[in-house]
Amino acid sequence: MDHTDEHEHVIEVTDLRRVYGGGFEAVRGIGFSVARGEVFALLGTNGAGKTSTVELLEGLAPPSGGRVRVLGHDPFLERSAVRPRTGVMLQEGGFPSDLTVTETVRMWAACTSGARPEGEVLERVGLGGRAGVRVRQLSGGERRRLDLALALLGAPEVLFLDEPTTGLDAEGRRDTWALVRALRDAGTTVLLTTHHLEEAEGLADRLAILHRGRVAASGTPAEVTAGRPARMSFELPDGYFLGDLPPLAGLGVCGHELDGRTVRLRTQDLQRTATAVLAWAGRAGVELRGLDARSASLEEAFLGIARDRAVAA
Ligand SMILES: Nc1ncnc2c1ncn2[C@@H]1O[C@H](COP(=O)(O)OP(=O)(O)OP(=O)(O)O)[C@@H](O)[C@H]1O
Repeated sequence: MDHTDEHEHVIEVTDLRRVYGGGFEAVRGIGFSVARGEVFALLGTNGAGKTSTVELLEGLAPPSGGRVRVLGHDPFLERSAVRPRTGVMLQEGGFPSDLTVTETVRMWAACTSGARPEGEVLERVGLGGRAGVRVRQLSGGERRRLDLALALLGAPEVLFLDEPTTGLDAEGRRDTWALVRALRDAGTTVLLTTHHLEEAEGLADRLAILHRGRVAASGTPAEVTAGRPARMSFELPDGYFLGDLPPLAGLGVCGHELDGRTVRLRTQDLQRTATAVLAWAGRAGVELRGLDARSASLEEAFLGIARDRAVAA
């Protein structure tokens, strides 16, 4: 029986815990949900618990505590109900290296119900021209694409992608993003883990930042970055000192540092800060080399969380 409909959450995680053999608690009571057709990103520093969480969603292990539901089922105890409807791209594919790309896909297709034609899947991931090549001759990025092809083979409703663009060059990354967007637009629900903040910012409808096994922040990228400071940096012109700038405190600046000649400002009011600094440079008739101004980004939120927690620890 299908327990889900269009409006329900396809993935539901409540107070989830994972404790490893030696007693180490890698996931410490996290919760989030993913709606049908959403792209949801799990972000976090190394060792934050992303893979430990995704493995529980994939049904590879039972949780030590809490609850996971995928398409309304327990992915570990009701594996046969969930697995045919999900696609999984692990961090390490581990294919036999002497098979060709096509042979690998065929082998996988034999264990996949309702597999798409192999040529179609290979075209989708940009491996159409590499069908006869042996896996051991593929580049690292091409292997990631093959991993993705296998995950897509059964036309899954839910796709789990563990660091899908690691090892891909800039073009490969963009292609993968376009593919994920196309899958989302066609109604596929995607849960991905990533280290690339830009990837999460550009791709995810919603995200959670994990830190030491807990959810440190979650929501849309705009919600997670709200309230975080913007940044501005430039080189101090020759012969000028920090004290020559207009008074920073009155401009919304909440932090500043001088690194060599480079001034880095963190500000709650980028427009006011930038206007005042540029007006000052105009009056002084100086050029601000290396001028850069950017709004609050996920990177700022991410670094802020790591910083706040380090202070709190
Ligand atoms: N099988 C295991 N036994 C014991 N500890 C483990 C095991 N697997 C992972 N851990 C520990 O659990 C913590 C979380 O690991 P996990 O791989 O889930 O993090 P991650 O967020 O995916 O990190 P990364 O970005 O480095 O892949 C780490 O401290 C890791 O050392």
